[in-house]
Amino acid sequence: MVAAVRIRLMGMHVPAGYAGRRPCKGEAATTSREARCVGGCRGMSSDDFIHQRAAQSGRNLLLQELRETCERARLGGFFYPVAALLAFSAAGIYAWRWQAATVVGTLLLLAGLRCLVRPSATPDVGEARRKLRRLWGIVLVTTALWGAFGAWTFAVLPEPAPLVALLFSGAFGMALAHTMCMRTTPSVLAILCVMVPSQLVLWDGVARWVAVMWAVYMLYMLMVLRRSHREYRTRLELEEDLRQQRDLFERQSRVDGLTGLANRREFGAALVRAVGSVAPGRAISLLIVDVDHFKHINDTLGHLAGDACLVALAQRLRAHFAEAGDVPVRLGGEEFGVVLEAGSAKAFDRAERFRDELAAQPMQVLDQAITVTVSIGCGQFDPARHDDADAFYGDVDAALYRAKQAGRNRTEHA
Ligand SMILES: Nc1nc2c(ncn2[C@@H]2O[C@H](COP(=O)(O)OP(=O)(O)OP(=O)(O)O)[C@@H](O)[C@H]2O)c(=O)[nH]1
Repeated sequence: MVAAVRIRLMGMHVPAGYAGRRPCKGEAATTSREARCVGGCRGMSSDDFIHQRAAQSGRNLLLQELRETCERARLGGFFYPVAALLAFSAAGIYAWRWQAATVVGTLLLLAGLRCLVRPSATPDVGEARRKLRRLWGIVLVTTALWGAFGAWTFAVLPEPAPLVALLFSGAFGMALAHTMCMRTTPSVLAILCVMVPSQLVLWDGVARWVAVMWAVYMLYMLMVLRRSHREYRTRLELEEDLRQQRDLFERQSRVDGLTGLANRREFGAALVRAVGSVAPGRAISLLIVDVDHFKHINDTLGHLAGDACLVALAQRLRAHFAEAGDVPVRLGGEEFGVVLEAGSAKAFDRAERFRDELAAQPMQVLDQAITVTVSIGCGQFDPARHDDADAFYGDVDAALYRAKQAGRNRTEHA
């Protein structure tokens, strides 16, 4: 039987609902911890994000199941040696001291083994499955040993030890149905291990009606298990849905919905952080990039084309400003910003290359190729001139204004 149990357990899999969880109703996108930072926002489209989050969802559910299984199995394991000790005490512990030491010692060892199975700090799916299999294996060995012990008490120990063991079997079966309901197959097997051996002994002896009553009680346990399992899964999925909703709201508050770049709110925080990190040998620059005559694009090609143009421009920005420390954002409308870890000369050079390439390579917007130019304000944060991030921003914005005034499609120094 143990072999059969093991074979079944080795086939334990992440249920379909776990492996690739459906996104919640009306859910567009949510974010992982890593994607919450500006750097995470800069490179991920909403579609990528949805897929990443759906894959993560299955992992989250499995890890939560592992945590809860460890917690519940750990506590339950110690009741078995205590129950065996009580049964031996009822029979006269001194007379049965060697048997008691063997049974109680083995059950204690198994309870200790349960405590050793713990989720690591960053478990992966493979590790979580392995640990779940190990834990359920220990639970099944414990319940099989208890079942055998319960039957043995009828044959060997004097009353009331068999009665004590029998009552504990009922309590263990019900506890399994209620608390170890995370997986149905191993839990059903554990209940059978605890209950069936005593039933067979009772049936074989004179207490057939007690055996029948016991069988009915066991059926009731299995029904309880089914309900507990359903409730457990519902709760788990509900919690995951809530997590996804929370992540979605958090992402929406940080990411621009159209382009997937960080939004103005996130930009403000990133700029304050960057300005605060300026130190000797570490320069911070800012580019403000504004599309030239964007209204004309909207008016001639329509708003949809205007939107597509903004999305394409955001992609170009992402691709161009992809060095460590670069933070491209959409400030709003047709205005973008880039925070760079660079001095003004390098920032100016990179801005000019971006502007030149954009003007030279038409963008594909809704089946048409259009040439878009931008004006750019560029400046380096200088603590002597800029009191704070706002003053710095105002300075660079003024440079952008001068670029527009000077005829557009150019970069101006702050
Ligand atoms: N399609 C689209 N248009 C937008 C969006 N946000 C703002 N706009 C439009 O962008 C246009 C900006 O026009 P202006 O501020 O006059 O700027 P401009 O036409 O680019 O002119 P200059 O900046 O002076 O070169 C307005 O027509 C806005 O309606 C958006 O998300 N999508």
